[in-house]
Amino acid sequence: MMVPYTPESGVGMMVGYSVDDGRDHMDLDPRLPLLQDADLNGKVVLLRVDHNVVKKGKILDQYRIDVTLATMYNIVERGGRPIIMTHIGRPFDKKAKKITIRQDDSVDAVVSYLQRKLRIKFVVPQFHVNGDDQGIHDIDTSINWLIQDLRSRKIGGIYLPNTRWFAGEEDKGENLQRFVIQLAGLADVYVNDAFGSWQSHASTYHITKYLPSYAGLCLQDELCHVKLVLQPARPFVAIVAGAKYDTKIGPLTEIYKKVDHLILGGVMYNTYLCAKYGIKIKGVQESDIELAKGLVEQDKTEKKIVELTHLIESDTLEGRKDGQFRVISIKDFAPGKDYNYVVDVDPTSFEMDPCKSVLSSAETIFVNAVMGLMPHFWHGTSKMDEVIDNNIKAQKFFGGGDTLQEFKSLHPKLYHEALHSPKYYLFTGGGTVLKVIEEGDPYGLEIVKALMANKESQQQLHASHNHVNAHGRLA
Ligand SMILES: Nc1ncnc2c1ncn2[C@@H]1O[C@H](COP(=O)(O)OP(=O)(O)O)[C@@H](O)[C@H]1O
Ligand SMILES: O=C(OP(=O)(O)O)[C@H](O)COP(=O)(O)O
Repeated sequence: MMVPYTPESGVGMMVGYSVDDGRDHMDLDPRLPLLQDADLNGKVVLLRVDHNVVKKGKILDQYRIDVTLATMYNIVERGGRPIIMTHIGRPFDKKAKKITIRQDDSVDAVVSYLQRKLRIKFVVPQFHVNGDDQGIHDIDTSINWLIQDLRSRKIGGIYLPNTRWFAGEEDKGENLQRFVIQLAGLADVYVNDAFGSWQSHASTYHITKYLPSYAGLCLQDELCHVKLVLQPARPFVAIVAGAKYDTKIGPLTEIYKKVDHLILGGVMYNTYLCAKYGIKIKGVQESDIELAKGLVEQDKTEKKIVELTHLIESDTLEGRKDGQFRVISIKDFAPGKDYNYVVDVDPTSFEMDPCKSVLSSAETIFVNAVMGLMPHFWHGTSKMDEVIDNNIKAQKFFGGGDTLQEFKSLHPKLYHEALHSPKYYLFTGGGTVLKVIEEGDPYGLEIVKALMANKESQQQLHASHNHVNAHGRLA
């Protein structure tokens, strides 16, 4: 018999019912300025997303784009006129201070995909590029025509070129000011849906000082789930591997304190091994080894780092060439020994203790890890995914552009199951989750703090308007 809904009974309604698919639903977060609360009708909305899944002009994992579709629909349906932007890759070389503009890093593939998905026409404006390597200096006024067309609905949206092609995006001085003010001049409202883009750049952070700003639905959802990583059931194991050593080594010291076990792979592990065993591995920089020494020191007493015992050494980075790669064991490491490139973890490392027992007894596993140089050295990553999945009771969090993309291409069936399984959650950003674990606070990310500060200043503005109005009426 169906029990009628009353506030007291709290049971299902006559016509509606609540759906519980076993996943945690997203609670609205009152600390954030929510997209749902923004007045969008007729407004130009500058939307920052993280569509960083294009390699050589091809989309490798549509999921990273699809998770932002709800925000895009929401904006369009509520009468907003979207100007979308994302970064692709790392075209800015911090040391040389040069921006390399390559067609491979253009947003074109994303734009074609979005046009098909959203059924709206996007235009990508073109801007003048300064010199060979200084990027785009200005959003010139030719864009005003496009914005006119956007406001009058002649076009459905504008998608800006790769945000990191702009000289101001990662700058700290005049170029930054110039870019951010020009960006703000395009729109009425800013929405950040780029949870994966945690670095404080013009389009993710500084822009919030100039426009009423809101958190998109993907950002809200990921922020909600990242709180679970901060209250892990124990034992808690983090696996961190891949290539972005510069931004990921920093958080590791704090992460180390919060986990029960840490497994390293990729460039990170190579650097750690050099620091610990006094060996040399081709491609590992001396300055990076210095940074890893802190971690080695930290682990001397607590011994949380679980070492993967067998690795793949290759004479070349060109691929898996017969006779040019071999399995090496960390047992044979001795100070002063030289190795060629270490490009993968041998799968046996995951099948042997201590790694096997640590992964099979974990209650929470966070994975931001591509274990080998892709596309040829995938064997270690593939085995890692399998061993993790075998632990059916653990809560499994995967995060990172490349991590998800490789998970999908190595185990397509499992990946699709994981998207819907309450035992998995897939974060778009791996570095972001590392940063949150480092901070120990989901609201500690600079990009989130900027949104909250914007909400506060909007509220203050409203309060002072109401005050003036009230006095006006009284007078
Ligand atoms: N041993 C290694 N040597 C060189 N590159 C590696 C090695 N292991 C992994 N990689 C590379 O790391 C990249 C992924 O790293 P990263 O961008 O940090 O991951 P994510 O996007 O998941 O955070 C992959 O392109 C892979 O080819
Ligand atoms: O792919 C991304 O990060 P991830 O590799 O940590 O998942 C994001 O797009 C952030 O890229 P960035 O670390 O170059 O700022």
